[in-house]
Amino acid sequence: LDFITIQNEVEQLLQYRELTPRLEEALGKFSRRDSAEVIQPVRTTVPLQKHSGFLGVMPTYMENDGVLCTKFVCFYKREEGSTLPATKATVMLLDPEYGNVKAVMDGEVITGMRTAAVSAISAKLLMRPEAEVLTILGSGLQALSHYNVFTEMFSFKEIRVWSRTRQSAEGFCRSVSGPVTVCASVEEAVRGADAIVTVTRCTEPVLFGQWVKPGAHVAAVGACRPNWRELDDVLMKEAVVYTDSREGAMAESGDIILSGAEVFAELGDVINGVKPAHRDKTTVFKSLGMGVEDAVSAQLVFDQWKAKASLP
Ligand SMILES: NC(=O)C1=CN([C@@H]2O[C@H](COP(=O)(O)OP(=O)(O)OC[C@H]3O[C@@H](n4cnc5c(N)ncnc54)[C@H](O)[C@@H]3O)[C@@H](O)[C@H]2O)C=CC1
Ligand SMILES: O=C([O-])C1=[NH+]CCC1
Repeated sequence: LDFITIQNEVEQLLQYRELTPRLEEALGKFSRRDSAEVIQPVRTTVPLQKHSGFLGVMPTYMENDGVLCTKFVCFYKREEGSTLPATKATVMLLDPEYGNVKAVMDGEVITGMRTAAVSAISAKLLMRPEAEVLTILGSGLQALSHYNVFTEMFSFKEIRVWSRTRQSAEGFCRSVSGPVTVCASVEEAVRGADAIVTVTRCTEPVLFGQWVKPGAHVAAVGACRPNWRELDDVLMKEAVVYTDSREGAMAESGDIILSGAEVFAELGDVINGVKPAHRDKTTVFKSLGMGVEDAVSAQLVFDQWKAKASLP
């Protein structure tokens, strides 16, 4: 087997049931900073000024697992009302011994699913167990993948969505399998919510601490540039802040850098039992996205593809 391209099949091959435990294990490995387990530098970002975007290159090597992977992801600050996607990604698996490419995969489903699954892991660790109300801010690709995994893993009594236009929020409701309440404002959507997922492309704060219920858990997924924001200073300073990678957060998260908030722990530290999960307090998980998440996802797709094709 030399080189394969897996495009539309990714959706059929990747299931949260198998993916989520692998991601949890990978987050723990990353936070141990053992180079035999994971080598993953902060992503290299090249500005695409003419197109208001960035190319992110995200290499990862997992020596013990024999996984070498890189993702190329372009992400854009789109014009108001643009229907073009915010991100476009390709994932490449390589053979660590010979350096040849083993597989090239479409990165859209991988990025959608692994990001949502990591947010769900943050909720599993940091959200109050009696949580009843989930709010999703944004109605794009990540909103959908977050809806899918959060409803698979938890039983919320109410799910709310807010988007910039009522039309896009209603479109989101039609695309999902269960009831969702469309809210006219962010404040209406988040008041009283136990879990809040922010998956917008905004570059200024959209979620304000004064509206957030004490003890709520926020998974903040957008705003992945050092001068972009989704959350305000009040929320960042009042909450206990967790992230995927400290180095990534200090290089890329406007919400952390510009608010001056302290990062309490990585999710992997909680998984490894070296830092506590403050479920009783308001918590923010600031997600930037990591190469190791793409690497384990791509390896899972590859293994499933080989099993389906009955290859050794
Ligand atoms: N942390 C991570 O690992 C990852 C983060 N992302 C980020 O997540 C965010 C969402 O990604 P997708 O769902 O793929 O994008 P998308 O383009 O499919 O959806 C974006 C949503 O944000 C809304 N939006 C756009 N501009 C806005 C504004 N100024 N204020 C409020 N809402 C606005 C849109 O109406 C849409 O509902 C993006 O910021 C993207 O860069 C994406 C992939 C991975
Ligand atoms: O990890 C990822 O793929 C991304 N993070 C921000 C935009 C894309």
